[in-house]
Amino acid sequence: MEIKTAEKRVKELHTLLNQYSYEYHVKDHPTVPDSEYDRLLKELNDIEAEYPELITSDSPTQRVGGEPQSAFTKVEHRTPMLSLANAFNEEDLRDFDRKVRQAAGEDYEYVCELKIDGLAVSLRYEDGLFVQGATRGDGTIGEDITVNLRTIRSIPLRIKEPFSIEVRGEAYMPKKSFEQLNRAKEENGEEPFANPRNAAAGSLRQLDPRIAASRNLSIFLYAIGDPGETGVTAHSAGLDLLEDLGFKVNKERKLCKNIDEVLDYIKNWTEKRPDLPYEIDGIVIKVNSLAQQQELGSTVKTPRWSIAYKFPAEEVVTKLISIELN
Ligand SMILES: NC(=O)c1c(N)nc(OC2CCCC2)nc1O[C@@H]1CCC[C@@H]1O
Repeated sequence: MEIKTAEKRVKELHTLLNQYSYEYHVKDHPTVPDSEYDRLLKELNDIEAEYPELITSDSPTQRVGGEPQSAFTKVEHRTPMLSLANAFNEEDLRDFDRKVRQAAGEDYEYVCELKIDGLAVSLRYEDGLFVQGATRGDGTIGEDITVNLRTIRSIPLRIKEPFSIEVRGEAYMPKKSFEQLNRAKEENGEEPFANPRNAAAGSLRQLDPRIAASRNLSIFLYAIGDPGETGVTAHSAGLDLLEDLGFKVNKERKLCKNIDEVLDYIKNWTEKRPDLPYEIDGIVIKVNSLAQQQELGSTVKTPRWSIAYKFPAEEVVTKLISIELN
């Protein structure tokens, strides 16, 4: 095949493979069998082997990096990655709502989101290309885990618009993958992970990206780091923009007109939580208007315009091991 034909075919294969990967990993709605994806990926690998100069960083063949690095470098977040204050009951939530009303007046609404129990990460894109990903760390300084985040198939290596944007989300391990991983660990006599959050964090802190690639991780994006530059004025529009750009955004989010609708949402998901294919440890409630978020501001660590309702810790039935005292 001569170079001009190869260049054209590489572009076609990128488009096809990225579309099929998006349908499978982001929309959970594949339109072609895995065998078709694998066939096209092999064709791309073969062309790239013949013409290495045609390999680009966003090629579907470039998900799993080369040799492990010796350590992760540090990354300073351009805007701090805040954590969340907690609410444990209706009274806490009504307190939060009262404070919001004091600052925002009567005309405000909330967005409710499932609180994914994973590892908070930041993804940076330059001109549409994924260039760097980092853990939240202490909120100001995180670890550069780009090579491991590139292995997560639901993270696009190039987004649908050539935006330079920083986005944030929760990387997580689906319940089924967690159970599968722990079965394998137990069969190998290894220590199993205590929960999917630890398994996701442990996988993303591996220095060898081939291990992260084997852990079937996923991600839900839930914030734009620098929304001002996108022109959106409401959090809900920010989430829709993330979806339009090709990111995986949790579909259970809901606009709530008032705190009573928030309480209904919480009641609903307290019941439906066990049926979810991923762990959640609560519900995140956010004032929708970005202008009102600005008015409310943040403390050093947490926003005043958002709160996390935490589910009661499941009463762990601790089998008391009776120690035979002889
Ligand atoms: N875990 C989540 O699903 C989640 C979410 N859906 N939305 C937010 O919005 C926060 C981020 C900064 C201000 C509001 N945070 C989340 O998790 C946070 C990240 C860091 C601590 C919490 O786990």
